Amino acid sequence: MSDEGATTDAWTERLFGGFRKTSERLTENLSGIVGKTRLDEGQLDDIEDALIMSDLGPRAAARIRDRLAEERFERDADSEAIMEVVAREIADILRPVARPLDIVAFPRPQIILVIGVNGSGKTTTIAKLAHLFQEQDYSVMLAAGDTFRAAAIGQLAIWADRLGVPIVKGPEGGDPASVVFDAVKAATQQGIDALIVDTAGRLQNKRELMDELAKIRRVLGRINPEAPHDVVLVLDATNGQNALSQIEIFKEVAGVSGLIMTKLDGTARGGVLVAAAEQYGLPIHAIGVGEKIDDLRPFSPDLVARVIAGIA
Ligand SMILES: Nc1nc2c(ncn2[C@@H]2O[C@H](COP(=O)(O)OP(=O)(O)OP(=O)(O)O)[C@@H](O)[C@H]2O)c(=O)[nH]1
Repeated sequence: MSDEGATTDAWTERLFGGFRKTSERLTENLSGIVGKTRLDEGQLDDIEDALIMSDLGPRAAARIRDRLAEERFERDADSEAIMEVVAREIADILRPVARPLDIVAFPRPQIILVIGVNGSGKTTTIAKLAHLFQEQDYSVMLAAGDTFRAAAIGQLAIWADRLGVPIVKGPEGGDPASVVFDAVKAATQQGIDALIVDTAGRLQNKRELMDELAKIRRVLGRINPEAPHDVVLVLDATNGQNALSQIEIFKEVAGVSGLIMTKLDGTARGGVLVAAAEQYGLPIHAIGVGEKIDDLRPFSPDLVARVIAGIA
């Protein structure tokens, strides 16, 4: 999975469109800072503040500050020259975590639990992931493990229908672990490559959610000790710093093996992607920059860094 190939231009355009508000905010926050060949302490402080105000988080901001402090600019340090350095450091932060979700499980299926609060874009992200796998010629099955709400089951079923992939679901209020058990059995019988499991996202009742996810894990573990192969947390970038606290909570409740960040379009808070990368170091499998089915993809850290910094 990569963002290269025939769709690169369209995707790059969407990335730039999606991150526009973020890069504008960053540029705005950094405007007016013009230094000599070396930035002084006051200017470095201002830049650090600007980066924090742009949601990059204190750790990434400090790291970028350090890099800028070491930098000897050839000419005076205008915002463009500063942004080049910012982009380089952001790329260094994103590079170790930008990791596509590869289908490698043997025996199949690879079982991917998708977790996250309601409204984070979980259901559509599952559909987009399924689409991404289909593009790579993998067979996909969905499991409607969020049995708490009939609407969640219905919505997932509509996506399954549109994508032409099988779905296993149970009754509203049914036992999610039993849905997952049935799904694994069906996926194994049908030789499915990737089984994507939707789960409930009720953070209001942490205990219940924890028990529910633990039970799903237990059932899966009995069928295949390696399962679930992935526990992917879906985060809504528009939640800014709240998205980061969700990582803390879900790490504790469910164990998280990787992240997908959605709704990076139309928000000025895209810097939170960098904050998440620096603070947690969890793989970031893909990013979402729109509502269309192919608006979710793995990303090139260098390109996204330049997009965030607003450098064409
Ligand atoms: N702009 C934008 N909208 C998105 C993105 N991803 C999802 N959405 C939209 O966000 C809304 C919520 O998405 P859902 O997939 O229904 O979210 P959910 O977490 O499953 O929420 P529940 O179904 O309520 O549990 C939908 O209108 C999606 O189209 C994205 O990357 N960008």
